[in-house]
Parts: sequence; structure tokens; C-alpha cells
Amino acid sequence: MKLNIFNNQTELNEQLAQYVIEVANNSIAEKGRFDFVLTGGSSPKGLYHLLSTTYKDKIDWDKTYFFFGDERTVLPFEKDYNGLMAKESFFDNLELKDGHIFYVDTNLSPEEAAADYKNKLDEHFSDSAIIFDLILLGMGDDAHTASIFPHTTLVNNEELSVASVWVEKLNTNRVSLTAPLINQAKHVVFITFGQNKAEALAKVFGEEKDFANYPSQLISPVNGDLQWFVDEAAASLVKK
Ligand SMILES: O=C1O[C@H](COP(=O)(O)O)[C@@H](O)[C@H](O)[C@H]1O
Repeated sequence: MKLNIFNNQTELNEQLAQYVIEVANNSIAEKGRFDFVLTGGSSPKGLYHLLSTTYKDKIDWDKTYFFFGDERTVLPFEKDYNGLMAKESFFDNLELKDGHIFYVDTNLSPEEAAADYKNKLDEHFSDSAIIFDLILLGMGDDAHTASIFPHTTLVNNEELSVASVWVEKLNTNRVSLTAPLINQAKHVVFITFGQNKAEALAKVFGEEKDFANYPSQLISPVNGDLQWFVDEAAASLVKK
């Protein structure tokens, strides 16, 4: 696990964009395509914009496939749908071919949407192991990641799968990749900045393992690498 600390969001996004470009180009050179899982929330908007404008020509988008680590159970493209944020800040700047974006179908019930997404992943990976090239993750100020929230069933889910989960504190369901599935990826990167993430980040990097309270601690790729891209503010309470 590597903790990369930057002075500010601008530097963080710039360096993370270079990292994504490198992983994308290596993946395309090695296997002919780049399977890229996006995070939702607000943190990645600047990165998505940078990749799809300034660095648009640095990645072969015809060989790139986009997925989502989690989705909120609002209807597709309604406010708060993670896919809407990605569409507006990323995809709308590119000329993507059909079939390159795997949205979660929230017209279905949460359970059905999770099963449907897992089927689509199995199909894309031709029924072999689902190993993404790069999974980008955010972290909430409660240390949740994807939609693996503290004290939810997803904390103890040991399947390599996609699951629906009831999140009591938000009074809603979510759909999320499970931690074991995330941990199959070749590269996992957290993007985390701002003072409001400082306490959670210190806990996640603390010596005590407490997955129920700090689900981001569950992320530990089996054969891949884990990087954190954070700013000084978020890292301010981490013991160095
Ligand atoms: O609800 C969510 O929150 C996390 C963190 O979001 P951020 O706004 O603090 O960046 C995000 O990673 C996840 O995809 C999203 O559904």
C-alpha cells in the first residue's frame, strides 16, 4: 500500500491522471483493452474532467470499458445517480462507442439490479474471473468506500460479487461491488481530499483493524497494488 500526499487537489488530480494513463496504456498493450471502474461521489469530478479534456488523446477510449463501483438507488440519470455525474464530467467529453459504459440499471429492484450487474460483468469477462485493471474508489467521512458502509451486511460479505445493501443511516438501499471482488483488481486507487476526511483516514491507516467501523480497511488487493492519492488536509492526522 502506498500513500501519496499532495499539496492540493490540483496536484493530486494531475498526478492521478498520469497514473490512470499509465495503467490504461499498459493494460491495452497487455490484453487489448482497459477495464476501468469509476467511483461516484463528488471527489472524482476534477479528475474525470482532466482525463476527458486535457488528456483526452492519451488513452485509446475505443479500447476502454467503464464500470461503477457502486450506485445509489435513484432512477437512472436522476440527481444523485453516480452514472449521471460520470456522464456529465467524463463521458460527454468523449465520443464513446456503444457498449463501453456499464451503468447499474436502477429501474430494477436493488436485488435485481445487483444480480443484473453481476451477469453483465460475467458476460464481459466471458465467464472467467472478474479482474478489473483499475478500480478508482472514494472514501466517505465515515470511512465507507463504494457502498460498503459501516455496520452493514456488505462489511461481512465474502462473495466475489455485486450486492444490494440496506444503509440504515441513509434510509436507502445501495448497489455495490463487494470488497472481495474489488480486491481481485490489478490496481486499486483511492482519491481522498479535504479536512473532513482526516479523521477517517487516520483510523483507516491506524494500527487497529476495525472493518465494521472503517470499511475502507477491507480494501487490500490479493495480487494487485493499492495506492492512496490524498491531499495534505486529508492526511493531516495520519501518523507518519
Ligand atoms: O456515496 C458515495 O460516497 C463515496 C464518497 O463520496 P465523496 O463525495 O466523498 O467523494 C463515493 O466513493 C461513492 O461512490 C458514492 O456512492
